Amino acid sequence: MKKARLIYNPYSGDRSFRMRLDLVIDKLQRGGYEVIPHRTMSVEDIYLSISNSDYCDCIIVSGGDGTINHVINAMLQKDLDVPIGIIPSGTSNDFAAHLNIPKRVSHACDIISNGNILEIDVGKINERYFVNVAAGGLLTDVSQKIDINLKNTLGKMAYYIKGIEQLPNFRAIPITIEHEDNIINEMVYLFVILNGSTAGGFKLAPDATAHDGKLNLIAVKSCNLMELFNLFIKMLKGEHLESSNIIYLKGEKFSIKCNENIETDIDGETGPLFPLNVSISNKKLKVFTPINHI
Ligand SMILES: Nc1ncnc2c1ncn2[C@@H]1O[C@H](COP(=O)(O)OP(=O)(O)OP(=O)(O)O)[C@@H](O)[C@H]1O
Repeated sequence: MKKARLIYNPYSGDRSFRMRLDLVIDKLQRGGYEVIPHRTMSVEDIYLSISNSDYCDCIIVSGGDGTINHVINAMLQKDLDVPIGIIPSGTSNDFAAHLNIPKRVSHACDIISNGNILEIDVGKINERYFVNVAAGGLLTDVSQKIDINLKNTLGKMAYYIKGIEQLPNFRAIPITIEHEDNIINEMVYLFVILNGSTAGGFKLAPDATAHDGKLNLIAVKSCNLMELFNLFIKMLKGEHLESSNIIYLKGEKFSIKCNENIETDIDGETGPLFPLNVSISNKKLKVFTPINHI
Protein backbone atom coordinates (compact mmCIF):
# COMPACT_ATOMS: atom_id res chain seq x y z
CA MET A 1 0.00 0.00 0.00
CA LYS A 2 1.17 3.54 -0.74
CA LYS A 3 1.80 5.72 2.30
CA ALA A 4 0.07 9.08 2.70
CA ARG A 5 1.05 11.58 5.39
CA LEU A 6 -2.14 13.45 6.35
CA ILE A 7 -1.31 16.82 7.94
CA TYR A 8 -4.36 18.54 9.40
CA ASN A 9 -4.76 21.89 11.12
CA PRO A 10 -7.58 21.36 13.65
CA TYR A 11 -8.20 25.14 13.84
CA SER A 12 -8.76 25.78 10.14
CA GLY A 13 -12.19 26.96 8.98
CA ASP A 14 -15.06 25.97 11.28
CA ARG A 15 -12.89 23.31 13.00
CA SER A 16 -15.13 20.51 11.76
CA PHE A 17 -12.47 18.43 9.94
CA ARG A 18 -11.75 16.30 13.01
CA MET A 19 -15.34 14.99 12.90
CA ARG A 20 -14.65 13.69 9.38
CA LEU A 21 -11.33 12.02 10.10
CA ASP A 22 -12.74 8.49 10.10
CA LEU A 23 -14.47 9.10 6.76
CA VAL A 24 -11.22 10.45 5.30
CA ILE A 25 -9.17 7.45 6.46
CA ASP A 26 -11.85 5.06 5.17
CA LYS A 27 -11.99 6.73 1.74
CA LEU A 28 -8.20 6.94 1.36
CA GLN A 29 -7.61 3.36 2.52
CA ARG A 30 -10.14 2.15 -0.04
CA GLY A 31 -8.23 4.27 -2.56
CA GLY A 32 -5.02 2.32 -1.83
CA TYR A 33 -3.36 4.51 0.82
CA GLU A 34 -2.13 3.72 4.29
CA VAL A 35 -2.82 7.00 6.11
CA ILE A 36 -0.37 8.38 8.66
CA PRO A 37 -2.12 11.35 10.32
CA HIS A 38 -0.41 14.29 11.98
CA ARG A 39 -2.60 16.72 13.94
CA THR A 40 -0.59 19.96 14.01
CA MET A 41 -0.21 21.65 17.39
CA SER A 42 1.42 24.75 15.86
CA VAL A 43 2.86 26.04 12.59
CA GLU A 44 6.33 24.68 13.59
CA ASP A 45 4.74 21.26 13.81
CA ILE A 46 3.98 21.37 10.09
CA TYR A 47 7.73 21.68 9.35
CA LEU A 48 8.51 18.85 11.79
CA SER A 49 5.91 16.61 10.22
CA ILE A 50 7.32 17.14 6.72
CA SER A 51 10.84 16.39 8.04
CA ASN A 52 9.54 13.02 9.15
CA SER A 53 7.75 12.20 5.89
CA ASP A 54 10.63 11.13 3.62
CA TYR A 55 9.18 7.64 3.30
CA CYS A 56 5.71 8.83 2.19
CA ASP A 57 4.36 8.59 -1.35
CA CYS A 58 2.25 11.70 -1.00
CA ILE A 59 1.39 14.50 1.43
CA ILE A 60 -2.26 15.25 2.09
CA VAL A 61 -3.08 18.58 3.70
CA SER A 62 -6.33 19.51 5.36
CA GLY A 63 -6.61 23.22 6.04
CA GLY A 64 -6.93 26.55 4.29
CA ASP A 65 -4.43 28.47 2.18
CA GLY A 66 -2.30 29.35 5.24
CA THR A 67 -1.76 25.70 6.15
CA ILE A 68 -1.08 24.76 2.51
CA ASN A 69 1.47 27.59 2.41
CA HIS A 70 3.46 26.17 5.33
CA VAL A 71 3.25 22.63 3.95
CA ILE A 72 4.64 23.62 0.56
CA ASN A 73 7.36 25.79 2.14
CA ALA A 74 8.40 22.85 4.32
CA MET A 75 8.37 20.47 1.33
CA LEU A 76 10.41 22.78 -0.89
CA GLN A 77 12.93 23.43 1.91
CA LYS A 78 13.39 19.67 2.32
CA ASP A 79 13.27 18.87 -1.41
CA LEU A 80 10.41 16.48 -0.79
CA ASP A 81 9.18 15.85 -4.32
CA VAL A 82 5.92 13.92 -3.90
CA PRO A 83 2.37 14.87 -4.95
CA ILE A 84 0.16 16.91 -2.63
CA GLY A 85 -3.50 16.15 -2.01
CA ILE A 86 -5.72 18.96 -0.71
CA ILE A 87 -8.77 18.52 1.50
CA PRO A 88 -10.08 22.10 1.74
CA SER A 89 -11.15 22.86 5.30
CA GLY A 90 -10.17 26.52 5.70
CA THR A 91 -12.35 29.60 5.63
CA SER A 92 -11.80 30.88 2.12
CA ASN A 93 -9.91 27.99 0.44
CA ASP A 94 -9.03 30.19 -2.52
CA PHE A 95 -6.31 27.93 -3.89
CA ALA A 96 -8.37 24.73 -3.73
CA ALA A 97 -11.24 26.57 -5.43
CA HIS A 98 -8.86 27.72 -8.17
CA LEU A 99 -7.91 24.09 -8.82
CA ASN A 100 -11.59 23.01 -8.74
CA ILE A 101 -11.01 20.84 -5.67
CA PRO A 102 -14.43 20.48 -3.98
CA LYS A 103 -15.05 21.36 -0.32
CA ARG A 104 -16.93 18.12 0.20
CA VAL A 105 -14.49 15.86 2.04
CA SER A 106 -15.45 12.60 0.33
CA HIS A 107 -15.13 14.18 -3.13
CA ALA A 108 -11.75 15.70 -2.26
CA CYS A 109 -10.58 12.20 -1.17
CA ASP A 110 -11.82 10.71 -4.46
CA ILE A 111 -9.65 13.18 -6.36
CA ILE A 112 -6.59 11.98 -4.41
CA SER A 113 -7.47 8.31 -4.98
CA ASN A 114 -8.02 8.92 -8.71
CA GLY A 115 -4.38 10.03 -8.93
CA ASN A 116 -4.68 12.69 -11.63
CA ILE A 117 -1.69 15.01 -11.17
CA LEU A 118 -1.23 18.62 -12.30
CA GLU A 119 2.17 20.31 -12.13
CA ILE A 120 1.64 23.77 -10.73
CA ASP A 121 3.72 26.93 -10.46
CA VAL A 122 4.84 28.36 -7.14
CA GLY A 123 5.52 32.02 -6.42
CA LYS A 124 8.55 33.08 -4.41
CA ILE A 125 8.74 36.32 -2.45
CA ASN A 126 12.18 36.94 -0.95
CA GLU A 127 12.85 33.64 0.87
CA ARG A 128 9.25 32.37 1.13
CA TYR A 129 7.08 30.50 -1.34
CA PHE A 130 3.38 31.15 -1.97
CA VAL A 131 0.78 29.16 -3.85
CA ASN A 132 -2.04 31.63 -4.27
CA VAL A 133 -1.32 35.26 -3.43
CA ALA A 134 1.23 37.72 -2.07
CA ALA A 135 -0.11 41.15 -1.21
CA GLY A 136 0.38 44.45 0.61
CA GLY A 137 -1.62 47.55 1.56
CA LEU A 138 -5.29 48.11 2.40
CA LEU A 139 -7.25 45.00 3.47
CA THR A 140 -4.54 42.56 2.47
CA ASP A 141 -3.63 41.61 6.05
CA VAL A 142 -7.25 41.04 7.16
CA SER A 143 -6.77 37.30 7.54
CA GLN A 144 -3.66 37.77 9.72
CA LYS A 145 -5.38 40.26 12.04
CA ILE A 146 -8.61 38.38 12.51
CA ASP A 147 -9.52 36.68 15.76
CA ILE A 148 -9.37 32.91 15.18
CA ASN A 149 -12.59 32.28 17.16
CA LEU A 150 -14.49 34.85 15.09
CA LYS A 151 -13.23 33.19 11.92
CA ASN A 152 -14.19 29.74 13.20
CA THR A 153 -17.73 30.94 13.97
CA LEU A 154 -18.52 33.40 11.20
CA GLY A 155 -16.38 32.00 8.38
CA LYS A 156 -15.80 34.34 5.43
CA MET A 157 -18.19 36.93 6.92
CA ALA A 158 -15.54 37.54 9.61
CA TYR A 159 -13.10 38.64 6.86
CA TYR A 160 -15.62 41.14 5.50
CA ILE A 161 -16.42 42.55 8.96
CA LYS A 162 -12.71 42.99 9.71
CA GLY A 163 -12.26 44.59 6.29
CA ILE A 164 -15.02 47.16 6.94
CA GLU A 165 -13.45 47.88 10.35
CA GLN A 166 -10.18 48.79 8.58
CA LEU A 167 -11.76 51.17 6.02
CA PRO A 168 -11.61 54.40 8.13
CA ASN A 169 -7.78 54.07 8.31
CA PHE A 170 -7.29 53.50 4.64
CA ARG A 171 -4.67 55.50 2.77
CA ALA A 172 -2.52 55.14 -0.29
CA ILE A 173 1.10 54.02 -0.09
CA PRO A 174 3.95 55.02 -2.44
CA ILE A 175 5.40 52.01 -4.25
CA THR A 176 7.91 51.44 -7.01
CA ILE A 177 7.35 48.41 -9.24
CA GLU A 178 10.13 47.16 -11.49
CA HIS A 179 8.95 44.79 -14.20
CA GLU A 180 10.99 43.86 -17.27
CA ASP A 181 12.44 47.23 -18.40
CA ASN A 182 9.70 49.36 -16.84
CA ILE A 183 9.75 51.27 -13.58
CA ILE A 184 6.38 52.40 -12.24
CA ASN A 185 6.14 54.88 -9.35
CA GLU A 186 2.59 55.15 -8.07
CA MET A 187 0.47 55.80 -4.98
CA VAL A 188 -1.64 52.67 -4.49
CA TYR A 189 -4.17 51.46 -1.95
CA LEU A 190 -3.13 47.85 -2.34
CA PHE A 191 -1.36 45.41 -4.59
CA VAL A 192 -1.87 41.67 -5.04
CA ILE A 193 0.35 39.25 -6.92
CA LEU A 194 -1.64 36.19 -7.87
CA ASN A 195 -0.60 32.70 -8.91
CA GLY A 196 -4.22 31.57 -8.59
CA SER A 197 -7.21 33.68 -9.62
CA THR A 198 -9.05 34.47 -6.37
CA ALA A 199 -8.24 36.17 -3.07
CA GLY A 200 -10.67 36.35 -0.14
CA GLY A 201 -13.34 34.85 -2.41
CA PHE A 202 -13.01 37.68 -4.99
CA LYS A 203 -12.02 36.74 -8.53
CA LEU A 204 -9.29 39.34 -8.99
CA ALA A 205 -7.42 37.73 -11.90
CA PRO A 206 -10.19 36.00 -13.89
CA ASP A 207 -7.85 34.59 -16.58
CA ALA A 208 -5.02 33.44 -14.31
CA THR A 209 -4.01 29.79 -14.14
CA ALA A 210 -1.50 28.34 -11.70
CA HIS A 211 0.38 26.47 -14.42
CA ASP A 212 1.08 29.12 -17.08
CA GLY A 213 4.49 30.16 -15.72
CA LYS A 214 3.21 33.69 -15.04
CA LEU A 215 2.23 35.82 -12.05
CA ASN A 216 -0.47 38.50 -12.23
CA LEU A 217 0.19 41.80 -10.46
CA ILE A 218 -2.87 43.95 -9.81
CA ALA A 219 -2.62 47.27 -7.94
CA VAL A 220 -5.38 49.74 -7.14
CA LYS A 221 -4.22 53.33 -7.72
CA SER A 222 -5.09 56.14 -5.35
CA CYS A 223 -8.43 57.62 -6.47
CA ASN A 224 -11.50 59.28 -4.99
CA LEU A 225 -14.23 57.38 -3.13
CA MET A 226 -16.68 57.45 -6.05
CA GLU A 227 -14.07 56.00 -8.40
CA LEU A 228 -13.19 53.37 -5.80
CA PHE A 229 -16.83 52.38 -5.46
CA ASN A 230 -17.20 52.10 -9.26
CA LEU A 231 -14.07 49.97 -9.35
CA PHE A 232 -15.56 47.64 -6.76
CA ILE A 233 -18.70 47.23 -8.89
CA LYS A 234 -16.53 46.52 -11.94
CA MET A 235 -14.60 43.95 -9.90
CA LEU A 236 -17.81 42.12 -9.03
CA LYS A 237 -18.55 41.92 -12.78
CA GLY A 238 -14.96 40.84 -13.59
CA GLU A 239 -14.34 44.05 -15.60
CA HIS A 240 -11.92 45.84 -13.26
CA LEU A 241 -8.68 45.02 -15.13
CA GLU A 242 -9.58 47.47 -17.91
CA SER A 243 -10.00 50.38 -15.47
CA SER A 244 -7.54 53.32 -15.63
CA ASN A 245 -7.33 53.09 -11.82
CA ILE A 246 -5.76 49.62 -12.05
CA ILE A 247 -2.19 48.60 -12.77
CA TYR A 248 -2.27 45.13 -14.30
CA LEU A 249 0.96 43.36 -15.19
CA LYS A 250 1.64 39.75 -16.11
CA GLY A 251 5.14 38.34 -15.83
CA GLU A 252 7.74 36.10 -14.27
CA LYS A 253 9.51 38.62 -12.04
CA PHE A 254 8.65 41.79 -10.16
CA SER A 255 10.52 43.88 -7.68
CA ILE A 256 8.52 46.14 -5.36
CA LYS A 257 9.90 48.85 -3.12
CA CYS A 258 8.16 50.97 -0.52
CA ASN A 259 9.84 53.35 1.94
CA GLU A 260 7.09 52.95 4.52
CA ASN A 261 6.88 50.24 7.11
CA ILE A 262 3.99 48.29 5.55
CA GLU A 263 3.20 44.68 6.38
CA THR A 264 2.77 42.14 3.62
CA ASP A 265 0.76 38.94 3.39
CA ILE A 266 1.38 35.61 1.69
CA ASP A 267 -1.51 33.15 1.44
CA GLY A 268 -3.08 34.73 4.55
CA GLU A 269 0.13 34.51 6.63
CA THR A 270 2.58 37.28 7.57
CA GLY A 271 4.85 38.04 4.63
CA PRO A 272 8.38 39.52 4.39
CA LEU A 273 9.37 43.19 4.64
CA PHE A 274 10.14 45.46 1.66
CA PRO A 275 11.96 45.42 -0.71
CA LEU A 276 10.18 42.46 -2.29
CA ASN A 277 11.69 40.31 -4.99
CA VAL A 278 8.94 38.21 -6.50
CA SER A 279 9.42 35.42 -9.02
CA ILE A 280 7.74 32.27 -10.25
CA SER A 281 9.00 28.70 -10.50
CA ASN A 282 7.17 26.99 -13.31
CA LYS A 283 5.65 23.54 -12.59
CA LYS A 284 7.44 23.22 -9.27
CA LEU A 285 4.83 21.13 -7.40
CA LYS A 286 2.62 18.18 -8.18
CA VAL A 287 -0.98 18.41 -6.94
CA PHE A 288 -3.84 15.90 -7.21
CA THR A 289 -6.59 17.68 -9.15
CA PRO A 290 -9.85 16.74 -10.85
CA ILE A 291 -9.46 15.79 -14.54
CA ASN A 292 -11.36 18.97 -15.52
CA HIS A 293 -9.21 21.22 -13.28
CA ILE A 294 -8.68 24.70 -14.89
N1 LIG B 1 -2.48 23.83 15.59
C1 LIG B 1 -2.22 24.61 14.54
N2 LIG B 1 -1.55 24.12 13.46
C2 LIG B 1 -1.31 24.89 12.38
N3 LIG B 1 -1.72 26.18 12.27
C3 LIG B 1 -2.39 26.71 13.32
C4 LIG B 1 -2.68 25.95 14.46
N4 LIG B 1 -3.39 26.73 15.32
C5 LIG B 1 -3.56 27.91 14.72
N5 LIG B 1 -2.94 27.92 13.51
C6 LIG B 1 -3.01 29.04 12.60
O1 LIG B 1 -3.88 28.68 11.54
C7 LIG B 1 -3.59 29.52 10.43
C8 LIG B 1 -3.83 28.82 9.11
O2 LIG B 1 -5.17 28.62 8.99
P1 LIG B 1 -5.72 28.15 7.56
O3 LIG B 1 -5.27 29.06 6.50
O4 LIG B 1 -5.47 26.71 7.39
O5 LIG B 1 -7.25 28.29 7.78
P2 LIG B 1 -8.19 29.49 7.51
O6 LIG B 1 -7.46 30.77 7.80
O7 LIG B 1 -9.44 29.20 8.23
O8 LIG B 1 -8.50 29.36 5.93
P3 LIG B 1 -8.19 30.30 4.66
O9 LIG B 1 -6.73 30.68 4.73
O10 LIG B 1 -8.50 29.44 3.47
O11 LIG B 1 -9.11 31.47 4.77
C9 LIG B 1 -2.15 29.90 10.57
O12 LIG B 1 -2.10 31.30 10.57
C10 LIG B 1 -1.72 29.38 11.91
O13 LIG B 1 -1.04 30.35 12.64
